[in-house]
Amino acid sequence: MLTVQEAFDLILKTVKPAAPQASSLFEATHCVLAEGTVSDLNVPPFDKALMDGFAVNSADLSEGKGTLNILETIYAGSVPTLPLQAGQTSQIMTGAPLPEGADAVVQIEHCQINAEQQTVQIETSPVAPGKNMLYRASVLEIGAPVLAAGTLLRPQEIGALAETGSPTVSVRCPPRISILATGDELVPPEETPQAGQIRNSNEVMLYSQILQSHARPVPLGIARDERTHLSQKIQEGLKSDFLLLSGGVSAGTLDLVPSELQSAGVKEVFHKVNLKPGKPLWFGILERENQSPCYIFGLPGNPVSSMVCFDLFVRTAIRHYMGFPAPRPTPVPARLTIDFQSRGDRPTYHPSHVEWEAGEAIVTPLKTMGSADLRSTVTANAVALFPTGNQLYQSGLQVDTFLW
Ligand SMILES: Nc1nc2c(c(=O)[nH]1)N[C@H]1C(S)=C(S)[C@@H](COP(=O)(O)OP(=O)(O)OC[C@H]3O[C@@H](n4cnc5c(N)ncnc54)[C@H](O)[C@@H]3O)O[C@H]1N2
Ligand code: MOO
Repeated sequence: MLTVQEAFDLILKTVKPAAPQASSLFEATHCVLAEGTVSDLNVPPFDKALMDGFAVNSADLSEGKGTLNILETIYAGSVPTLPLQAGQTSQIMTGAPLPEGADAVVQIEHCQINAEQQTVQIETSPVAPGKNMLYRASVLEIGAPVLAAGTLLRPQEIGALAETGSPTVSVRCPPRISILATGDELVPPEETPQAGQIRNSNEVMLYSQILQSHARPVPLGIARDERTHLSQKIQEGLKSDFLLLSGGVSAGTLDLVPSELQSAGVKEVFHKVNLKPGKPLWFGILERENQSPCYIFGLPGNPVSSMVCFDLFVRTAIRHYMGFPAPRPTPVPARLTIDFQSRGDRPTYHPSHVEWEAGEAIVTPLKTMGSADLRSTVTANAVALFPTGNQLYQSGLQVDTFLW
């Protein structure tokens, strides 16, 4: 059986990063930059006031007190017309360019204007050069790199791109991901299950995980364990960039998912990975004419297995598709807060709670009834990884965790 690392390798080999597309900044949130950007101007482009008040030469106010002659008023969006000589000042608004000869701004609250004499009396603490202003290019110089390829565009990156002259960017955007829950036992969450039935929790949970990964979910409801219905639903799902199926991938007589995917032309890349929970995970690819391939995951039906497999494998695939430079999950080493007896016949990803103590991660494995016990995950914010075997891990030992 494949190891988890071998499964990651196969996913990264199979999934091709999406073709970069030109996008306006309004459309680019949660896409990933395909090309780095540079600034087309200095930031700020001029010596800039950060307060409403008076632009001064700090040498005139080294003691913080003095009366200065007012030359003009400079508004944001205008340019100063008169340089300051000794003993002179101009009234200035936040965001306006400082006049030549000014190297500081005194807040209006510390100024007494005499309109008749066109003077201002200032009483403040000693004024040092640079007070209440930003020097031209002090944030960023023209031509300097702003964002590197592979950067996820969050609101602050979108703003920085607008500021530095990149209104259109080359990006890879999150995939559309169809979700198909399979199983005759499933009823929608709003229904009361009858004998032998359970609620379809995986569909909406996957929907939520997809949103959390910044991708675009397309829920397709429930497919019955019957070939015609399942194959129709699969055809619908194969129109997206990714298709996630839940359930029907292990060894039951109605586990039809792998064979129906194969009938639909999907090529199996792997089936079964050596981990707990999640062993029956299935992964394949459908090559499409004049279109990028569709990537298909058959997730085990047990809710915790589905959740863990999404978090480890589907998320890695999404991140690679979007062009993240390091798409695999990052382990966070953490010290056990309690003794933990591991009893896995496979490497086990155990629902756990991670906290930070004096900058160090500490982890408490939680009580769980296994891969059908979704309730145990609601207090978890991570999984802790325990290698195969019966072993007592003592409190204080370091283990790898993966944060949710
Ligand atoms: N003989 C074997 N049996 C099983 C094996 C095996 O290797 N040999 N693997 C076990 C493991 S491990 C897992 S995990 C499960 C996975 O099974 P399937 O992916 O085929 O899933 P189902 O049998 O359809 O369902 C399993 C379980 O999960 C519930 N389920 C399914 N869909 C949903 C949903 N949308 N929402 C909530 N719960 C769901 C379903 O009712 C079952 O209880 O197989 C073991 N068996
Ligand atoms: O992979 Mo299964 O999740 O161990 O129950």
